Amino acid sequence: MTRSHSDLLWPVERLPDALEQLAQRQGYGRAGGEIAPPAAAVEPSRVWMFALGDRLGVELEPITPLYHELPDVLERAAPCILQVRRDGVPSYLVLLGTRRGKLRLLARDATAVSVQTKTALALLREEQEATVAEVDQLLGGVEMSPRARERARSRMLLQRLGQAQLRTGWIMRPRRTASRRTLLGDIPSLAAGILVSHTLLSLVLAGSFWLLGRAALQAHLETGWFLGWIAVIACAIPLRMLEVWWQGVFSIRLGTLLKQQLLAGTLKLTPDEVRLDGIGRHFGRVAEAEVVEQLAVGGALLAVLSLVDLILAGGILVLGAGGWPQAMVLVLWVVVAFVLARRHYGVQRAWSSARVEITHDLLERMLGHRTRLAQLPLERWHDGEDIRLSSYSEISKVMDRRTMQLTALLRDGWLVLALLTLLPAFSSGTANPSALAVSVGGILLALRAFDEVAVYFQQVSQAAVSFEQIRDLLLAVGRPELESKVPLEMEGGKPTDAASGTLIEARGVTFRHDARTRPVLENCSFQIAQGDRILLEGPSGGGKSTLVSLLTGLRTPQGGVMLLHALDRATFGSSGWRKRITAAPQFHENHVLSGSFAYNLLLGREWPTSPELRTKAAALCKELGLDELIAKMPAGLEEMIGETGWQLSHGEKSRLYIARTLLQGVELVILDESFASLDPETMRVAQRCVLNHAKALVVVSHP
Ligand SMILES: Nc1ncnc2c1ncn2[C@@H]1O[C@H](COP(=O)(O)OP(=O)(O)OP(=O)(O)O)[C@@H](O)[C@H]1O
Repeated sequence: MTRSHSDLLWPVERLPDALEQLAQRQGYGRAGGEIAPPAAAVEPSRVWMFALGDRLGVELEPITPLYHELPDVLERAAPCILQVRRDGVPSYLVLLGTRRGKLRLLARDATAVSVQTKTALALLREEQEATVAEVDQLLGGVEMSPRARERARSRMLLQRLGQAQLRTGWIMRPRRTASRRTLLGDIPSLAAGILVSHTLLSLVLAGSFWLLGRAALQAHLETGWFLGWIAVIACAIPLRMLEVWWQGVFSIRLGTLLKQQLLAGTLKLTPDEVRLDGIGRHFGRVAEAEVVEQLAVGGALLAVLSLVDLILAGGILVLGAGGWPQAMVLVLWVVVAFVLARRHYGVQRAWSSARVEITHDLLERMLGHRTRLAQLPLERWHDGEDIRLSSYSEISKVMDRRTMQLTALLRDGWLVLALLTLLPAFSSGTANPSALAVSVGGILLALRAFDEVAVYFQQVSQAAVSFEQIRDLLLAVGRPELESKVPLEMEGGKPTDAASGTLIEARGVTFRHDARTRPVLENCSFQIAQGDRILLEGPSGGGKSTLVSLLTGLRTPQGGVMLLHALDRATFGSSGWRKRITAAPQFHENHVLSGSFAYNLLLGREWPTSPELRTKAAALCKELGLDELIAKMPAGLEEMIGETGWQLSHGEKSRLYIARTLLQGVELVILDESFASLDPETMRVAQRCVLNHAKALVVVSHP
């Protein structure tokens, strides 16, 4: 059925409806209820789109494809919406996926429609292509076939517009807290496919052993038999290719999922949790994630496949000359394999936690290296290293022993046992050659499986141990996140009548750190009005930074209430609160990330950023007196800074942190001792800039 373009293009006013239907079709989100459309038929703001994603229970990620990337985007980005501009009015194509070389779009009457890729390409590129009308004029004057004209046109357009940016679209993903079924997607069916193809492959191979063995034992090698044997082997080739392909896809999908969940879990940890863990131990745990990914993804599946082989081998042995007794020996040997694997797992646990501790120790030493050089006598630089290394080496030796038992004993032990149990049937001369051939096939299949099992069991045990290290991170994903209850149309603006002028109201706020017996803040009440400029002074350890973390929502008061525009944090949601209040942490808690200067400035805003924001960032840097530094850098705002790049001075970093905070465009800016490292003149300049730009300001400083 052909559909007109207007059937396929969703107008802005129906965007909530389109995204809700898309989410439900994918099984991602929930019904959003009555969601008001954007106020006008213009492209909705990013804040509004993110908030809409929150309401629907999905993640929305903006994409701005280049002209030449569009075919790839259409192929891979679904589910997504892509923007078409006609006469300056935006509307959207809703992409469900691809099927048999065609795109599946959600039409405005909520039906799925198949459309040629070139139709969608033409719609999405229409606006850009209209800017180079001379291409069509040029080709109009040349005689050529319609096909050649089309080819020439697309080549010329690609050359002219290849790097042009198209309009912003949005990719939809399930939330990290979605049900396991949704997150796993097609992973279980891939695993089932691999199991089926592997079982078939093993049966084909067992069949080929049987054919060959029988012919050999009967000394009866006819051409027919031989051709039959080749045909059976040939069947194995496509099955093996299919299995390997599916295994690759399975590993990529599962590995990606694991990484996404880990990142989501890590981001849900509170700063205190990460601090208590220690940076080195935390890093060690994250490094274990890599082990889980590599080993569990490969090893677990292959171990299951080897067990399938062992079950098949058992069945074959029952039919062979050794019969049930030989199958029982196989069962016994499988039990031995599990016992050895369990023992290996025990020692692996001890070895892995020793490894995490040693990583922790190493990182602590690296971080404190300069202090140690300056403060510790030379002979004490390596205190304790030998003891730690020798206990690590002891446990490594035990593990090597257990690994040897697992690899050598299992395989060769099985071969000896299996041949011994076959001996009576063989020596009595009563067994027929077919039965003997079947037994040999079963024994060889089990031999191959034991060979592999020894390796895969080690991998699985290592992965299980590593998994214990990251379990907390994965469990953290499920922690409930406060979701915004502010009406969607008010997202990005002030949610209540701001006539009262009160921005923050704290009443009886109390907070005690976990490790402390007395609260650091007790019954604390204050107000911050819009436009206020407040200096917060107090003695060291008095609780200023703790108060800042409560204001920014990093910590939650244990008593009293903290309101923003007369609403609490539960109403704004965690991210809604953070979007309205930002702090520059103390210097030692802040960080320059390895990336460009511009990236560091606009951290927290959308990236890649808009030209307007970039201009704003450059102007702010000028006001803060950073323009001289940027002029010195060969790549200007694009200069790479951070650990491996241009090293900023203390004062330059401080001003970068101030600019980064101001560029968030929030309602309340908090600067925690941000001026401490500036000389008097630079400090005056920076203060003037901050006073000019912050809508409301709290500066924390020592008296
Ligand atoms: N995670 C924590 N666990 C236990 N105690 C903590 C924790 N964080 C801070 N404290 C303690 O709480 C008190 C207040 O700390 P805070 O950092 O808020 O003080 P401050 O006023 O900002 O100090 P300074 O001016 O020295 O930066 C201090 O005594 C500090 O040791």
